[in-house]
Amino acid sequence: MHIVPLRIALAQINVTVGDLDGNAEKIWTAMREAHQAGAHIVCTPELALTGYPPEDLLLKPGFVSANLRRLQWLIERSQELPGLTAVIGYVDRDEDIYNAAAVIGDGRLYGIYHKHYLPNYGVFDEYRYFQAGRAAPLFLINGVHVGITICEDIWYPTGPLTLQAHAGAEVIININGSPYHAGKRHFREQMLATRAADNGLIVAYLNLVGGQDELVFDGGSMVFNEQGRLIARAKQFEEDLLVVDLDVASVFRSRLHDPRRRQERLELRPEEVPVIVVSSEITPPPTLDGCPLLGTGQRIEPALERLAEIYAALVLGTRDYVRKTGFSKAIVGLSGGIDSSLTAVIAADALGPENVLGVSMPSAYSSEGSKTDARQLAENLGIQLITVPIEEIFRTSLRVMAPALGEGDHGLAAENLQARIRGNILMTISNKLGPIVLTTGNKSEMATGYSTLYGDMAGGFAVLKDVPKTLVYELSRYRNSLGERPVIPQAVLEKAPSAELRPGQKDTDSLPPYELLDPILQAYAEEDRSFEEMVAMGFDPALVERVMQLVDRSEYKRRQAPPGVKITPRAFGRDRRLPITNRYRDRPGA
Ligand SMILES: Nc1ncnc2c1ncn2[C@@H]1O[C@H](COP(=O)(O)OP(=O)(O)OC[C@H]2O[C@@H]([n+]3cccc(C(=O)O)c3)[C@H](O)[C@@H]2O)[C@@H](O)[C@H]1O
Ligand SMILES: Nc1ncnc2c1ncn2[C@@H]1O[C@H](COP(=O)(O)OP(=O)(O)OP(=O)(O)O)[C@@H](O)[C@H]1O
Ligand SMILES: NC(=O)CC[C@H](N)C(=O)O
Repeated sequence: MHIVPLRIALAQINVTVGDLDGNAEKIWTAMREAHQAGAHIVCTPELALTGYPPEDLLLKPGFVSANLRRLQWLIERSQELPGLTAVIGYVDRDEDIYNAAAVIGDGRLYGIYHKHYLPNYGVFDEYRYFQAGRAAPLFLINGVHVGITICEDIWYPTGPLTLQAHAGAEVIININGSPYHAGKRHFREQMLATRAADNGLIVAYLNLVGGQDELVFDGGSMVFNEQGRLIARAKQFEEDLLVVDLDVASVFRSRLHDPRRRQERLELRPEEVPVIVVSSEITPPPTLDGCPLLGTGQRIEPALERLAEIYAALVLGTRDYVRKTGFSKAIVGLSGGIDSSLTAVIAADALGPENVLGVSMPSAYSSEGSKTDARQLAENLGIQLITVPIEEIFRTSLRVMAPALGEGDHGLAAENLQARIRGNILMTISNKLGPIVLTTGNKSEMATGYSTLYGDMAGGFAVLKDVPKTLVYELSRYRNSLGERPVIPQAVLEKAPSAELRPGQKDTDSLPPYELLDPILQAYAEEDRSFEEMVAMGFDPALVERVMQLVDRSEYKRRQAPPGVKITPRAFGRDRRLPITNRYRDRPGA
């Protein structure tokens, strides 16, 4: 009879792909803190030891061996933490490799779980690397039957969790590397609550936190009781150690009241779910009095609302890309427009204003407002601003190239030359002073090709690459609402978007208004809707055709763009893989 709670610690840590020593140290620190908090079990995220996703590092046998050596180190050190069982995400190996979780403690490796369901869609490529697991063992820990699963496993209603539940699991630990996109938290919560209630067990869901190239892992680890009720939630977008006392007695009681699983249990083949005994003896957890973790222990952290969540994802994704690739500072071309303003604000929030350098590069076509607004923004943010006028370089470049370009108006070539001069200036400052260049193009521009190759596309990281222009405005207003006074000048929010590459130029000269454009882009580039469907949705057929053409034509440009933070279900990165050389056109009668 279980009357003693099981204390579990969910170590929501920010590890770095390939930093095997750093990750092992971080896991070890989490193990020590969990032990100090009196936890019976501490869990770490999916592939915590290697970082997630390790991609083609997994094709290097030396990398796999090095990860196994770090696991061995953790097993040996676990002797120093008696009574604590740790679940460690790592890469296992026999004649193949597996996305695995080791269950370790008291200097021993008790058992291993291999991920069953390998995601191979969207941004995931796990069939490229891993063999799927088959066994679904249960671990008896402190007298409680605990099943381990890894990320995708729990998204299937009939996955290994069902086997473990039928075999008597009272608690399921699901360790994750689940990337963020707006709206996903709600979907996860519904799915996890359903799994917990349908199987009559406690689900402890631990997610990774941190940025990795284009992905952001949002943390927000959660625990659901056997009724499907949320009983604990960790912070989003931050490291956290969530310590939760699980009322396992309540699982047993509810099974007597709701005996559906009895029938299904009869169909179970016991060899499918071996039970590995870690500790059958029940040791009550200590009271948390006097424990430094008391203030940060069991709790339901409030969930962030939509814009706060997206903004936090952009900040974390930018910070981790910049820092984990070895930079400490960033540089942004400030045009006085909304895109470069929001990019600079995100950079300042991510890295600290002292680490962001703004550069104003006025030309003959720059309005007075573009200069004063850039200055005002820099002042509001507390970032350094330098001015490098481009007029002279522009004129000299055209003069020097005259033999090649000929006489007259050079049109678009001259417009793009200005963007390229600016790109060159930023990259030269980056070479000399070391900051990474943040590009400012938004998703609407990326989709339509409204940006200059080797011009405003030149840089290391594209902060707004997955943020449609209409959302750029929403996020700017949201960020302005946070402080005592707005950081982005009102004039920036109100002026008509313009590339200022020729006199009086407006974005709407080349593109439909963003309020019309963005929903069509979502339907076409994110949802792959057909021409007919979009017309049936009420969009103007001529406009739909034009937008489709712009998107189709600019695939080559996107392929050369820097990476940026994914915040939608379908970003222009690993999520969307279209051929560049491609004659298919989805048009009426195609
Ligand atoms: N399939 C393909 N594969 C590889 N390369 C390909 C290609 N097709 C063209 N190209 C190359 O790409 C070049 C055309 O691309 P690119 O040089 O970028 O120039 P392009 O796309 O022609 O022009 C840039 C557009 O972006 C607008 N813009 C620029 C800067 C900032 C903003 C803003 O508001 O943020 C807007 C600008 O007003 C203009 O409409 C061609 O000359 C050719 O060299
Ligand atoms: N005068 C300028 N000074 C500094 N940087 C500039 C200037 N003009 C353009 N840039 C850089 O080139 C990027 C492309 O800007 P552009 O003005 O062409 O259109 P945009 O996409 O509407 O951006 P924004 O809203 O920031 O103006 C800018 O975001 C900025 O980083
Ligand atoms: N790492 C994984 O298995 C992730 C897949 C999962 N469906 C998610 O995005 O949450």
